[in-house]
Amino acid sequence: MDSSSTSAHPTGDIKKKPIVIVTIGMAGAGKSTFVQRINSYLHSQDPPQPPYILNLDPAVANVPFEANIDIRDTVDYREVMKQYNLGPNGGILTALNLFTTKFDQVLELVEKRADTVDHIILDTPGQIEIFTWSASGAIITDAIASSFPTVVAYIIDTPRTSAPATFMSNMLYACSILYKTKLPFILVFNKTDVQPHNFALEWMHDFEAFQAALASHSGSRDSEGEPTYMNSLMNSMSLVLDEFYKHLKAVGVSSMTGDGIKEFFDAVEESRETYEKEYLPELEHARAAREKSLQDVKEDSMNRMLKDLAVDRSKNPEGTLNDRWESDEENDDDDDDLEVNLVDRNEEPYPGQYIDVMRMRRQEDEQINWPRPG
Ligand SMILES: Nc1nc2c(ncn2[C@@H]2O[C@H](COP(=O)(O)OP(=O)(O)OP(=O)(O)O)[C@@H](O)[C@H]2O)c(=O)[nH]1
Repeated sequence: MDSSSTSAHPTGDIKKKPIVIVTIGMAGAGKSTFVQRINSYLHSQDPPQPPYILNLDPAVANVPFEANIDIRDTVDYREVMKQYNLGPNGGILTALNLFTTKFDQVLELVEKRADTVDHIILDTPGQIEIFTWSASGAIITDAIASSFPTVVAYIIDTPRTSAPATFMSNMLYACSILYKTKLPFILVFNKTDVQPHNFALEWMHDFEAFQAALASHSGSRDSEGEPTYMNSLMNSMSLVLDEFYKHLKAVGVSSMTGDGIKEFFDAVEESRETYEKEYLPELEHARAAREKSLQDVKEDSMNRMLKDLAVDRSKNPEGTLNDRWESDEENDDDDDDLEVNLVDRNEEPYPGQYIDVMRMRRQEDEQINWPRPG
């Protein structure tokens, strides 16, 4: 798959590939409202830039936007619950797994539209862990990110994240997703109409301000006035996060009022560059490493097989005299069109007969033409 960020347009122009925005966030953070807001923002551009939207939440009752591909058209998670005798979360996870088995077809549909759209948006299941900690979530993210520039938009419920401990847990969660996907990452502080996100930016940029907020928070000292182990843990964690913040962009938005959406799209465009400079080389490096390890396994198997053959031969030196292929000159006729086909045993005169080709030895009177190595 070609993952470079541009493609030749039928008109001969070079068109930027559409960028994929994967929205992830805790239940109730406002993912669906956010997707609807960015959808309406793109529609309101001049000229309009309608995005291509995929809804991957099988359990959502109503989506405020019309998805181009909706998991609910493919799998009915309630039916899955009944058939597999599962609870709601198991049902959602299994529905996502089933959908993932068809994701190559989804990708084909998306690729067909790549010339006509600039943005592809994925809305993920409400239960964050179903997407972020499942094999299917990883497969979907990897598949899409190896075809298109991709960015993760991590939606945060700002008013619910204003306590230092909750803020830190949320950031650690975001950190774990960044670690897993390695994709360009935008922290989207949502609901800024209820609470502005300045406190979060301050904590991210000023490590001491965050430690001060932690210290002033109740529960940070025990009865003797000493810092609790939790407080020490959080102080150490905040040092770890300091490094993590360097790899992130953060924007504040209100999906209700539309505030900050333009800044969000600026961050998306900047992420395209990060994808090309950091993610793509990493992806290509991983591909090359996979191919190399496959090649190593092949070579290793071949070496082991040759060693086995050498042992067999040393045990039976007389047999070795017969243990060679006929020379090319002798067998020119049947050599060129030699094909190794799978055999339907029912058509053989002696069905069930087993031939160990690794140990076979031709007998003088044998009429069988053994396949020769190609
Ligand atoms: N005030 C305010 N409320 C918001 C904003 N964005 C979302 N909400 C509200 O937050 C609640 C949750 O929003 P959803 O969009 O359903 O959140 P979600 O993350 O998709 O939730 P799940 O369906 O659980 O995944 C709703 O009541 C929204 O109206 C915002 O920017 N400001």
